[in-house]
Amino acid sequence: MHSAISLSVAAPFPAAGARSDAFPLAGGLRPAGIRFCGLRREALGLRRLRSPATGRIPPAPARGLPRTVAAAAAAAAAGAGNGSPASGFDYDLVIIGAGVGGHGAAVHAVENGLKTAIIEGDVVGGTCVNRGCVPSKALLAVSGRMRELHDEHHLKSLGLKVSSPGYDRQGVADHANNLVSNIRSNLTNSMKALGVDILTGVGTVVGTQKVRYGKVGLPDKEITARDIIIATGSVPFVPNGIEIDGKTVFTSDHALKLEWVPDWIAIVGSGYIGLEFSDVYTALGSEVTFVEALDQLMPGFDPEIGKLAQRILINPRKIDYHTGVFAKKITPAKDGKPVLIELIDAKTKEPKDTLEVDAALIATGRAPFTKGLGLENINVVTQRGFVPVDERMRVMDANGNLVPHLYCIGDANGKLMLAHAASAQGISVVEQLCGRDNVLNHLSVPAACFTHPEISMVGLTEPQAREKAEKEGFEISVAKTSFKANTKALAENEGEGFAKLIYRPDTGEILGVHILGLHAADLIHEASNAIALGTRLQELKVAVHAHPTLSEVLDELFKSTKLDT
Ligand SMILES: Cc1cc2nc3c(=O)[nH]c(=O)nc-3n(C[C@H](O)[C@H](O)[C@H](O)COP(=O)(O)OP(=O)(O)OC[C@H]3O[C@@H](n4cnc5c(N)ncnc54)[C@H](O)[C@@H]3O)c2cc1C
Ligand SMILES: NC(=O)c1ccc[n+]([C@@H]2O[C@H](COP(=O)([O-])OP(=O)(O)OC[C@H]3O[C@@H](n4cnc5c(N)ncnc54)[C@H](O)[C@@H]3O)[C@@H](O)[C@H]2O)c1
Repeated sequence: MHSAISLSVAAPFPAAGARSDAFPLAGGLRPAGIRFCGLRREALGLRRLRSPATGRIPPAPARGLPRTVAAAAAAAAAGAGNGSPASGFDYDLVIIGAGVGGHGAAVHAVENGLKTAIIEGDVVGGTCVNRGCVPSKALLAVSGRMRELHDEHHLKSLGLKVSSPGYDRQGVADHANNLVSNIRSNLTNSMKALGVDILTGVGTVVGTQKVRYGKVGLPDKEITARDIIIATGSVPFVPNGIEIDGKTVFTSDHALKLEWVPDWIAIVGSGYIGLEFSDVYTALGSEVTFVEALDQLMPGFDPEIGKLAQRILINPRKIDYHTGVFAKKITPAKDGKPVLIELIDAKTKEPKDTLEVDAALIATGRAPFTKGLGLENINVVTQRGFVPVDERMRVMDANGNLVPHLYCIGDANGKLMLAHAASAQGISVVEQLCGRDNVLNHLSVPAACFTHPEISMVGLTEPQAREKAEKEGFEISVAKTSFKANTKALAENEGEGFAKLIYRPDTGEILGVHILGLHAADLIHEASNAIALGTRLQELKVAVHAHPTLSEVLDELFKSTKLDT
């Protein structure tokens, strides 16, 4: 019987919430260095075991939720709760900022028996849920379908006929809004159910292991914690000279509400945000003009991928561009006049051109949000606003010394401005707090741009790998394949795609993988896990992939590598 098996497996784990029974010292005199972590991992529904506390089998993770939310829901169902704090403190862990980084850390901390509070000054979910990944992917889901429905050649080749597809702007905006509300309440409820104390107000570090928080007009409260994590994220960076009115000149914060679809929009900056919005706007009928300071569009990507992206994502669409120029001054539309953009040469600073457009989206990067955190109270000086940390996310003071018990994760430390990186850094910190040393290998963290088709990458670009090889004295090789060689891609009539693998032929180590093509964002994980786990190509070459699947794109790459041994 299933239940008998579940029970016999689950039985050895202590009951949820029974930490002090299992460890008599908990909440009392705890020997220095011992943390009551990792007691309830399996009992918390990470594996679907019967909960020893409730006798119930936790539900399968909810569909469509980030892992941490799903794990939290399962953990809550298993009867987990917030533990008791370390002796002498209000909490084991206080996290400032309830974005995805803070949430990931909070859930992992409670899973590991740490009494945890999270302080949020605005709404739970931070940038990713409210103004980033979530609403942008909802808009991109619409743009993908619009593209397909408008691609007569593609439809005809599949034998399909569709007449006059269109969209309802408010309906599209509602889809994004509803998704945000849904994910935000899932995120909030999961933390509440798990017993994380959600404290409302702006958090300030007032001293070692001490945080003050409060709402405007109300007296502040002070709490102590054995450890503190700063997870205060970032806000859009707007260069001087650009006037934001939120209507005709705006950042992604406004654009995601899709209050209107301009006929002609300039997008300043061709990074992730610029590129994803160009996909949305052109699918909804806008013409786009990119303004990019560097000499080529999409300067952050591997150059070969950048070139192909230009051929697939830019040239065939209603997009033109100015590269090597700064938007020096942007004036919003007013009194019947259009938005004015004054361009200067990025190198000589000479005036170049003036654009007149209906709207301008400013996508020139993000600035850390570290104001008001009270870092001066602990002698920490930010670097261009970012909180300086070491490889374990431990905060460093102005003299380069570690600040005891203080960590910073996510966008606020500027290591890698991605949602899953913020969350992974939070988990890494909690692992350390539990006495398990952990250094996140940032080269194993994948990234994806959710255009149609998608772009994904992990590890080094080819120029970065060549530079490293030269410095360290080893050879690199590059394997390449086209989606045209993949049966599933051809069945979907989506053969336009490319993947490359940069590796060391002497050791079989993967240095980087870059993919542009259908479902590239999902495909990258086989490579990122291989980098994280140190799996070599010798093993990957003989791994089996189902046929016909897109995963065979990577299989093809692995098999075509030429190794010395
Ligand atoms: C348009 C857009 C699309 C994106 N798409 C993706 C994507 O597809 N995939 C991806 O991986 N990343 C994406 N990102 C990036 C991702 O959103 C961020 O990397 C991620 O949100 C960073 O998480 P964080 O927890 O560090 O900070 P945030 O999510 O910014 O959260 C910080 C939280 O701290 C709160 N806070 C700040 N100061 C205080 C204080 N003193 N006291 C209390 N609370 C405070 C804030 O209110 C906020 O809720 C996107 C970003 C944007 C803008
Ligand atoms: N799919 C995703 O994972 C995703 C999606 C959106 C955003 N993000 C994250 O959000 C962060 C911010 O994204 P972003 O696209 O704003 O930044 P970005 O750093 O990716 O790109 C900014 C671009 O703007 C250009 N630029 C800067 N100042 C300029 C100026 N004055 N005139 C013209 N060009 C200028 C830069 O050269 C660069 O190409 C990124 O770090 C990214 O990690 C991730």
